[in-house]
This record gives sequence, structure tokens and C-alpha cells, in this order.
Amino acid sequence: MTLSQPDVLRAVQHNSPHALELRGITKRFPLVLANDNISMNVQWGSVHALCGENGAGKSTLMKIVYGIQPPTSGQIVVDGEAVDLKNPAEAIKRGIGMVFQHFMLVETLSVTENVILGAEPTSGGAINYPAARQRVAELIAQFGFDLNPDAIVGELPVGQQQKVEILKTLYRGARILILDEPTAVLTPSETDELFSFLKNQYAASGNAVIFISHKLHEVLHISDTISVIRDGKMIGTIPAQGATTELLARMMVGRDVTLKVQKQAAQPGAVALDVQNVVVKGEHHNAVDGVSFQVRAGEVVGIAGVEGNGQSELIEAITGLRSYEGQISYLGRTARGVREVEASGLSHVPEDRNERGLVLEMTTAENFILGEHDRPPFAGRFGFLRRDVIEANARKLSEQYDVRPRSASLPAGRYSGGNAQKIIVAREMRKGPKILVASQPTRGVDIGAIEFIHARIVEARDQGLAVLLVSADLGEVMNLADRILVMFEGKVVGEVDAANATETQLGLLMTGSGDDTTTTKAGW
Ligand SMILES: Nc1ncnc2c1ncn2[C@@H]1O[C@H](COP(=O)(O)OP(=O)(O)OP(=O)(O)O)[C@@H](O)[C@H]1O
Repeated sequence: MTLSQPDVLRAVQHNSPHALELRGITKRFPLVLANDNISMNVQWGSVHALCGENGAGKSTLMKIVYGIQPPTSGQIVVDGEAVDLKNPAEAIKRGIGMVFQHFMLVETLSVTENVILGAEPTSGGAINYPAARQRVAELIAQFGFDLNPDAIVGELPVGQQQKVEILKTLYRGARILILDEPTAVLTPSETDELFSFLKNQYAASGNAVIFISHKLHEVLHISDTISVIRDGKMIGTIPAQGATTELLARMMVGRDVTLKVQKQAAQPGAVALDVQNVVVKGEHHNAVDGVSFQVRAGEVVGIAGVEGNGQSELIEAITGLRSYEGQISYLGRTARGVREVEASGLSHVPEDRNERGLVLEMTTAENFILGEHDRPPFAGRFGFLRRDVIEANARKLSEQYDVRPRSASLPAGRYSGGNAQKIIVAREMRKGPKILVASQPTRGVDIGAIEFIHARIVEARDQGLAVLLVSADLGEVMNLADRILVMFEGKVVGEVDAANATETQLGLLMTGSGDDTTTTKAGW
């Protein structure tokens, strides 16, 4: 069978050297000027990174380009033609595709069904499923994606779900592909493969990629051009060649940033968290399969692993959210259920901030006291809420953690991802826990705020806090943890001293190939 070249990998004649020109884009929300007269050009055939602190206005700008929200003023020009994008359907018609941080897939449908959803090929009025399946299979083969067109999306690991999202845009002929923090949930090898596709196939065929990322090494590695915005304003656009992480960090934050966590060797004390033979049952197999480890006061133990290897279930068991077999004790005592576990001195920064970390409709001030509204200092005698104390608490924590915008009354759902995360970390650290379980504590958080959050965690460690850190970001685990445990398929498959760990070694353990002589290639 000969396969026809996918449209988006076929070179075409463009009208303009610029895939996209943004001219003076301004977006005003009631409390903030999210985009302030931003101009930027993206060349065909290039990978263009968009960087900036949390709340700088990156997602807002890209949502405008994808037709999700209109600019207050300014003009968008696609391949030389001024356009007025009223909705994503119009953006798609202009060849623009976007992959969001939170995937928009229907988990119960197959890969093919997800890809064609809303753009189904028909014959005689009926959906021509075999033709669609054939086309999707062809595209998968030609892009070199490692995907089964008949697989049910909800059963796929997150890296493959992302490929389905990308495939959806390519199927619709996207020639300008926007990705919002695409590597936040990928393994190092999946990241390499994604970048290789974007750069060597997609952009090399003349298309344009715009991607948002907080990971500066990645930005330097993959992009041709980098634009930095701060406080809604364009700070500058520079070629990636010759740029450094220090330069980018300074452009983003407006000052020099320490990129390496400053810490002394840990001085572990008594066992604070003791996990013995914990088993969490899953639908088909044990999600956590006999895990044992201890975290001592004054140390940070990191758990590295590709998402979906039992870390979430393990953390749910430890934090009282899920039942389990085995023993977990907190400062020598047992506790069951969230309330009891919390009362034993454990604080939890949950992995899903929108579902577990915040109540999106509630205000900043209310979110800062979640779970503590019925006790001093926030409740007075007879349980009355002490509004003045609650607001002063919000002001103090927002100031300390630089939550932007500063507002005690803004609903939590209106904050940018990184600022929402700062609210949770601030709240949990304020409780003065003895054990901190932090799941992806800096996901989506900008470099200045990462520096800040890491410094707070190390400070608390030095005062005797026991920290269990779970992160898909290897750099974070290696930087912050004193010891690293690697989870694979529900088991702890290795323990490494963080000072001697290498990314390759951890990457191999994370994919179940701890033996250095074996190399894995997840394959696209
Ligand atoms: N629908 C909205 N209503 C009010 N304010 C909003 C809305 N959407 C975004 N904002 C505000 O606009 C500003 C820019 O937010 P945006 O999400 O674009 O930032 P970002 O650079 O993508 O940040 P992050 O890296 O944290 O995702 C923030 O101050 C945010 O609170």
C-alpha cells in the first residue's frame, strides 16, 4: 500500500514569511491588563517559544490566537491576511491548532473517534468510519506515532493521549500548532520524541510551532526564536542560538534568579512517615504493589516516575483519601481518613489543584483557610468567622508568596495556573506541618516562584520537616530531594542518592529498564 503524504507535511507556497503577526494585542480583564499592546511575529518553518512568569499573559494571548476569546484591541494576521477569529472553528479554518494543558479528549472513545470528532468524513450522510480509521492509521504511520487507532483513549498513558491531541489538530490540517506547556507530563524520552517530531518533521516541512514552557533548558534546546512577556508586556524576541537560561530568567523575572537549589546536606532525624507493605487495589491489578519506605524529619524524599505508575494512588493512601492494605504511621501513630491524617501533622499539596487543591468558586481569602475555617484563629467563639483575621491572612500570604493579582476576593478559578499553585503551597506551609506531601508542587509555576517555593521547602526541611515529594519533573526531584525512590508499575524499583543521580539513570528506571545496558525507546 502506498500512503499519500499527509497534507501538513507537504510543502506549500506561503503568501508571507510570517505564519502569524500579532499587532498591538491588548486584553483587559476587570482586575488586570493581561496583554498590553503585544506585538510578535512567528516565521513559517520555525519553533517559537513563549516564556514568561505566571500570570504574564501567555495563555491569554494564545487563547486569543485560537479564537477562544477576543482581544480588547489589536490585530491578528495569519499568513499575511488580517483575520477576525470569532471562535476556534474559524481559527482551525485558518490552519491554527492548539493543544491545551488539560486534554479535551473523550476518554470512552477510541483514538480514531477522538481524532475525527466534529470533523467526521461522511458518505451519503452517514459517518464513513472505515475511511476515517484508514486515514487516521495512515497519519499515525506517517508521523511515526506509536498509537493504535482502535485503543480506548482513557486507557492510554498520558504521553499517548497527547499524541491523540496533536493528531486531532494535524487531521484538521493545522499549519500553525500552539502547545501550552506540552512537556509537563512527559518522560524525558517522550519529550525528546515530541520535540524531534515538532522540529524535524513538522516545522521542517514549513509549518510553525508556538509553544509555552516554563522549562528553560527545553526552550533553548528546541526553539529557533524565543519571546518573553512580563506583566502583559512584550519584553523581547531573541534567537535561541546564543541565549542562556540565565538570560531568559532575567528577561522573565526582571532580576537574576538562582536556578540551583541552595541547600546543605540533610540531617535526618527520627522517622516521621513510615510506609510498610502498602497495597492499593486497582481494577485489573494492584495500583500500588507492596511499597515500603520511610521519610525522616529533616529530609526530602523524592518519588520519581512516569505518571500512572501508582504514585497518585500511593499519595492518596498516605493522605487518607484512599483505602489500602498494609501499614502507614505518622510520627509513630496510625491515622485513617483525611481528617485524622491531617490532625497527625501532615499537610498535602495535591497534584490536581483544580479538583482537590482549591474551590474555584470561592475567594482567595476563603481558599487560604480551607479546612481551617472552623477553628482559631479564623473562627471566634461560637464558630463565628473572623473576617478581619481571614483577610489579613490572605493579604500576608499573597504578599509572602507573591500571588498575582493581589486580591482577597477574586474567585480562585480566575488565577493563572502558577498563581493558583502558590495559593495552595502558601496555605499548606502556613499550617506548620511535621510531614509535607507535595505532589507536583511547582507544576506550571514560573522560574522565580519555583526558586521561592523550593527555598521554603528546604528551609522547613532544615527545621525538621519531613518532605515526600512526587514530581514528574526530574530536574525538580534531583534538585530538591535528598534521596530518590523510583516507581514503576506500582513498585519502588530503585533508590538513588540524589547527589549522585543522573537523568539517564532515573529515566531508565522510570521506564522499567533499570539495567544500564538496556535502552528503551517509547517510540512515536
Ligand atoms: N477569564 C479571566 N478573568 C479575569 N482574569 C483573567 C481571566 N483569564 C486570565 N486572567 C488574568 O490574566 C492574567 C494573565 O493570565 P494568563 O493565564 O494568560 O497567564 P499565563 O502567563 O498563561 O500564566 P501561567 O504561566 O501561570 O499559566 C492573570 O493575572 C490572570 O489572573
